[in-house]
Amino acid sequence: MDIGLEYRYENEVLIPTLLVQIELESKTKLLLQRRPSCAQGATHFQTPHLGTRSYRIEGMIPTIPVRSPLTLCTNNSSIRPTTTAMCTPTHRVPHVLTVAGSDSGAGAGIQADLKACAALGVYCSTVVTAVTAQNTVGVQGIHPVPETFVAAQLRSVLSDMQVDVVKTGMIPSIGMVKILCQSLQEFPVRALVVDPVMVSTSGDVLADSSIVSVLRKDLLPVADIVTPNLKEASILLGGVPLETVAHLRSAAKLIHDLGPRYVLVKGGDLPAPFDAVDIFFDGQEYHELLGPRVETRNTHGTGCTLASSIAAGLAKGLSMFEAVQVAKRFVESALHYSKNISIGRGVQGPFDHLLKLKQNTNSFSLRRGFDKSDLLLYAITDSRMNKKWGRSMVEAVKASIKGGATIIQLREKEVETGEFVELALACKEICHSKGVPLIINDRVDVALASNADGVHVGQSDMQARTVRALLGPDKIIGVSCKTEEQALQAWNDGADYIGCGGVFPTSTKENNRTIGLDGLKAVCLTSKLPVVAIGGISADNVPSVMEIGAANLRGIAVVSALFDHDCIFSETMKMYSAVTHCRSRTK
Ligand SMILES: Nc1ncnc2c1ncn2[C@@H]1O[C@H](COP(=O)(O)OP(=O)(O)OP(=O)(O)O)[C@@H](O)[C@H]1O
Ligand SMILES: Cc1ncc(CO)c(N)n1
Ligand SMILES: [Mg+2]
Repeated sequence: MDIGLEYRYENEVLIPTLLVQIELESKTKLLLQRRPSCAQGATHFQTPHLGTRSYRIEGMIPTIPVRSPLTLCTNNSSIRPTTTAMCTPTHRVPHVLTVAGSDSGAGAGIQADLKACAALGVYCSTVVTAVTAQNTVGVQGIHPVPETFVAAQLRSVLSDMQVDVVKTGMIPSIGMVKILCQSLQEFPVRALVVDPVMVSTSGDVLADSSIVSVLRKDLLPVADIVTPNLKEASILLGGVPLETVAHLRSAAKLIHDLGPRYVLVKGGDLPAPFDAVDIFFDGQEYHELLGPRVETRNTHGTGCTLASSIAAGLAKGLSMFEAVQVAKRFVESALHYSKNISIGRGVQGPFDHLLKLKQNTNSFSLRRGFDKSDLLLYAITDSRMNKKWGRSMVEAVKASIKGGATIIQLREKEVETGEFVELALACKEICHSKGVPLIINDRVDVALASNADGVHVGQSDMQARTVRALLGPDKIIGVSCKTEEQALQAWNDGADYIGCGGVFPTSTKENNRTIGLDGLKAVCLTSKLPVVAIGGISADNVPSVMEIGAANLRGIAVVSALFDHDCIFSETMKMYSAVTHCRSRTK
């Protein structure tokens, strides 16, 4: 028997549908219930047919939460009894279709929409209306796509892909507006966001003024929201000058009279020192959306981004006002993050929707992927030992790198989060100046905030699969494992290496079960990942560890052997020479 859930929207309400496939030998009554059984979640239904059938039971199970076990049983004891299945729905993803122009500089248009939706967790499909030659200086050329081919793209996407919300940007011809309206009649969607792109902030004209009448007559009346900038609002209203917030308000009212359900007049192009103020009008009330004006040249594409972010919010099920507020906050955060990035030589640069680009402009960043030979001498810091020997963390890290440590793990159990981040930044600077990776123990947030090279997690910490999702593909992830099963799990979760131990008893980690050399060897021989051995390792016992006969044992991890000494530098050197000696013999 199979049980599954499918969802669809009806009048903005999520309707779950239970899909059951079951083999029945006689007509019978089925009882479907949540486990542990609970009267509320129980649903009775009569099966009208015999044999293997699929049933769709609609709208009867709103109380059954996603991923809860479902039990299906019958009232007829002659029939094979109860079956339990996990109720795992396939995930239908919120979906925005953007109908807009391509910007070769990728700051605005289709490219901005794709990035905004990706950043907000919404799928974005694209119908390209025009290809523009465009950069940070301005628009050098416009090449409209033939109208019949815009129609073909619309049909391809709308007939197949369960679009929730359509967002429009640049539509360069009257015919295209008409085609769009027809397509929306044939394939209705939950909401239509119209960004009436006509003039960009750079002053370039992106649609002929002849389309104003068809926008007013055909598109605005079917729009859920329309989002003109200052110049576009002015054009829609026949050229009235708009220069103050009071003007924005009256423009919002006049545009609302043209038929859209909501209007957002954007004030991004108001002159400084105005705050970034936009006027939202729902037909009755005005809301002044106020945000700080970010001092930056990188504002190209803010309008497209705002509109596609509103569409993304609607696709996720937000109300219009919520969607607008979240979208505005998103644009503001992205502008703020990107205010100093430098792309192009013109006056208006693009910004960074995914808040990632600056990571690669940091001159300290390691810029190379994980190299398993980095595991050779893995130094794990300990602030109590630093205190005992009267030195700072930075001094300890410096000395261990000088002595030959090939990777550093910052392990902090006592400091507050702010201090931990500061410490990580300071250590990263030292590590990266010597080409040594810095791993943070346990704390994904600290690794993200300091842009360290990776995170090491234990069995009771965050699952490595989740860490990978949060940190992305290019960070290093290590997992502590004692058993072959744990090592296999780490591999499946996308880890880069495992730390295996405690090999010998140690005072650094009390109550830690030791696995001995045999345990280490067993894990190494089954692990597909490189292994670093940990726990009670000293210069004396390094040979017994490194010579167990496992090629993927790539090094040793140590705490007290380096840091619980007066001279970290000489202890690290000693350790480094012991481990390199063994490594060259076992190669
Ligand atoms: N410097 C800024 N700081 C903060 N918010 C801004 C800034 N510039 C624009 N915004 C905001 O970005 C959104 C888009 O506004 P804008 O008026 O620039 O649209 P637009 O002219 O259509 O954009 P573009 O043509 O560059 O794509 C608005 O919410 C606006 O308030
Ligand atoms: C393609 C395209 N659409 C919209 C805008 C408005 O910023 C632009 N500059 N380029
Ligand atoms: Mg603008």
